[in-house]
Amino acid sequence: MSLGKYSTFSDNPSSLLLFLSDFLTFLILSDLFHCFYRGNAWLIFKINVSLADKSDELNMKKITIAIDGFSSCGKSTMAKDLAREVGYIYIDSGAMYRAVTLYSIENGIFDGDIIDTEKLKKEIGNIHISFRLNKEGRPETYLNDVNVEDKIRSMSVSSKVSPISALDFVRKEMVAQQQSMGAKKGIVMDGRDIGTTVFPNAELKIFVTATPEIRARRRYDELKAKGQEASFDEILENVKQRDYIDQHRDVSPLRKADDALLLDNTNLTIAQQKEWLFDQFNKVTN
Ligand SMILES: Nc1ncnc2c1ncn2[C@@H]1O[C@H](COP(=O)(O)OP(=O)(O)O)[C@@H](O)[C@H]1O
Ligand SMILES: Nc1ccn([C@@H]2O[C@H](COP(=O)(O)OP(=O)(O)O)[C@@H](O)[C@H]2O)c(=O)n1
Repeated sequence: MSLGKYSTFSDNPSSLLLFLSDFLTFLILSDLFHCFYRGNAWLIFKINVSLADKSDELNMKKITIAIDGFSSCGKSTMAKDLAREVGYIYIDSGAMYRAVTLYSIENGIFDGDIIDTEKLKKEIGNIHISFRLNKEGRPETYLNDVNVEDKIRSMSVSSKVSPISALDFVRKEMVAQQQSMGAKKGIVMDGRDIGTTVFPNAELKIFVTATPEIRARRRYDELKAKGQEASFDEILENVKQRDYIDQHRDVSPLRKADDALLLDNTNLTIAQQKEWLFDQFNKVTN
């Protein structure tokens, strides 16, 4: 049988490799087409996987990076910067818990502050969260194919996300998805339990903190810059309340992993903390 440029595999073993590499390219292209066509993309994931392949070509050792810490201290800012520059996948695990919370608010799972856990348990399988890159190349969160990036950052979601995140079945579902996203390493994930539960074997673990007042100020400035209504006192109260619930819940409470490096960035600029993180990355990978 003639296989054209592949000849026969037994005649020429390298033709088998050629065939397999062409087949893989076909699978990747058809997968990307499928993503666009279905509007159901894990696009950021896919694009970063190919970037991560670039680091393979450069013979860099691919690691897992876990960045945990208190609310609003700059975890995602530093995680995104690092991921972009080293060609790693970036996943904002908090966005996933926020998306579940938004779903719960919009689907009658809350009665005031009371959560209908039985209803949420039944519906958790209907909650599909994905990330796609926007025109500027920044990842945005999609809930069941709808862009919810702005909605999930609102105070109404912030005020309900910690009780939702304390539910064991919600965490089980999110952690399973996060672990599968990081199965090939080459990932930076930020959150509350990444170094302790999601990736306990991560090669680089960072735990970030800053004073509550500085964190609230940063969040306040961010919301104001976006033109959103914000009250400094309300944000400060929310930051403190979430820290408390996140640290005291039964399942995977927020705590520094024993092998995590502590970064207090109260008095650091964004540029300084970025430089510090790059130094840590270089120490582990070189
Ligand atoms: N060192 C810093 N100094 C001042 N502002 C910062 C610093 N790090 C982050 N920020 C700003 O603080 C806000 C919260 O940062 P973000 O990365 O979203 O925090 P987290 O992911 O920990 O919630 C953002 O507006 C970000 O630009
Ligand atoms: N890995 C994670 C990430 C977030 N969360 C929860 O989700 C909330 C929102 O996370 P976030 O990272 O968006 O919060 P900010 O630090 O950005 O304010 C947190 O307050 C936690 O209750 C969690 O429980 N586990």
